[in-house]
Amino acid sequence: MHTTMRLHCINDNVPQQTVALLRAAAAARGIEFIEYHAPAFDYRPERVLGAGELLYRPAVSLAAQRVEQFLYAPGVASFYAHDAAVLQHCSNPLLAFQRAGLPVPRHFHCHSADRELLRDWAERLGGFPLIVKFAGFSGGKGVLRADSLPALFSLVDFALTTGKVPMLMSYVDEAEHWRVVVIGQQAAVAYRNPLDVDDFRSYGSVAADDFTTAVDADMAELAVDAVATLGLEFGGVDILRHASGRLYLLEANFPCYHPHAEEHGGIPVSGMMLDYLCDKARRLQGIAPREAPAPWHASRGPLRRGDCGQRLGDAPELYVLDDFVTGDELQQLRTLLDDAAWLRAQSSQFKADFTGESCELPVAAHPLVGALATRAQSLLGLDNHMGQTLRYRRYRGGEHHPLHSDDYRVGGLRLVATAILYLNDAGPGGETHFPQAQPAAVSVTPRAGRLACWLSVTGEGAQDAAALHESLALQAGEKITLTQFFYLPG
Ligand SMILES: O=C(O)CCC(=O)C(=O)O
Ligand SMILES: [Fe+2]
Repeated sequence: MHTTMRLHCINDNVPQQTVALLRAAAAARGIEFIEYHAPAFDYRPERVLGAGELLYRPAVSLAAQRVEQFLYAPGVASFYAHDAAVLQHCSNPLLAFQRAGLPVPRHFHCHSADRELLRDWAERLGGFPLIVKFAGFSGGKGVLRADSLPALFSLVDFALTTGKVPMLMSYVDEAEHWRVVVIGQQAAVAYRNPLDVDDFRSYGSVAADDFTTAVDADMAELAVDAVATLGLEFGGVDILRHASGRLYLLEANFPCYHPHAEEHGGIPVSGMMLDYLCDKARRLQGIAPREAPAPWHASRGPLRRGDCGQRLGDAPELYVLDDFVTGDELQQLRTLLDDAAWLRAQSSQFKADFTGESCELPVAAHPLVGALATRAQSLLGLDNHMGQTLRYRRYRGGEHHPLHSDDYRVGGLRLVATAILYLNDAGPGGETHFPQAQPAAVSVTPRAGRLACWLSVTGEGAQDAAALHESLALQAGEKITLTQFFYLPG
């Protein structure tokens, strides 16, 4: 009984990236993607889902919650830990955490501007500064800081007059701010959020080094417990680690903006979420767990058959194919990639150093980019479990890429193959050079429309030393490339 799995995704003004990443992860797994626009939902009774369907609501609106509650039925695989949880909404998560014995900062819901009460609470919360927090905002927008009684009095007066009830909270100084993304009973990724200059609030890190899948055990346990306390199996948990090592739980957000770790940390969170839901659907239906996927090297695709263009040498498995794109396509791609403003608008990860300027270009950025990605996947006969972007790179005179292997592991996936498309005739210099190729070193000259592809991992799963490569220094002009890195489970 292996029918196609379907992911039902409830949208209502969700950032486009969230849906794009879920859609791409579903496509990579052969899961059908069904999107609902919550405000226009028709509530026909026959829409209620059957057992084995996958359900996720990335939207936060009330309309979206209602649709989710309507669609849900026992046997549906969602991030709710049990059937009742989908109908429950906890209005005071901090209290729930506290009652569950989890460490939270001292706090108090402030319904009164009574001066004596506020003085008393300021003292109980450890004195100033204090955090004054308003629910319903994100990105630190609802979090204020009061440094004195006059500040607190005036702020609380204003808030209550405008119909907002703040929560007062102790201020944890000298703390690292962390976001931990929990999937199921695992902390899938954590990232440290630096403090903004001259601010007490942190912002989502964009430095790849700040992201880790090896989450500290105490923080992982706290994050998983927080999510479970709310009856959930997915969430973005905010935790402070005080200089003393002590942890404070601030929030567990569901849904949470998961593309952040995917875009900036390269962690395939969408795929991990879908794998979790698929496993859960099987469990709920009593179907045997997913078999471990066949190892990528058992693939019978063209790359494994030696059928991807002209083979260069014996090792690594390296091929070159000219005219991978038509002249028209080349022209279109050049127009897109020469438009610096367009490029910057597509990707938040713009880098510039001695390896040229580069960014992760979403395949959703333009139909032609998506078509190229799919075309390379069929040429190589490989799926890509992290195929949501192509890496754009532009070298200028003097720039190069030092010797390295592309073999790289992240979140249960391994980068096994690379396909690089050259978009112009570059040189002198700029060749992709494989100094340890057998029987002799190989250089691929960048030519407009040429694709070079290779495996970085041997059939036995070892890193292939012959696949070490570099981009030789470009002596003049530019070298423009779009590269797909193929990630497969393993
Ligand atoms: O630009 C090239 O020729 C090689 C680039 C490369 O190796 C990489 O981006 O991993
Ligand atoms: Fe590389």
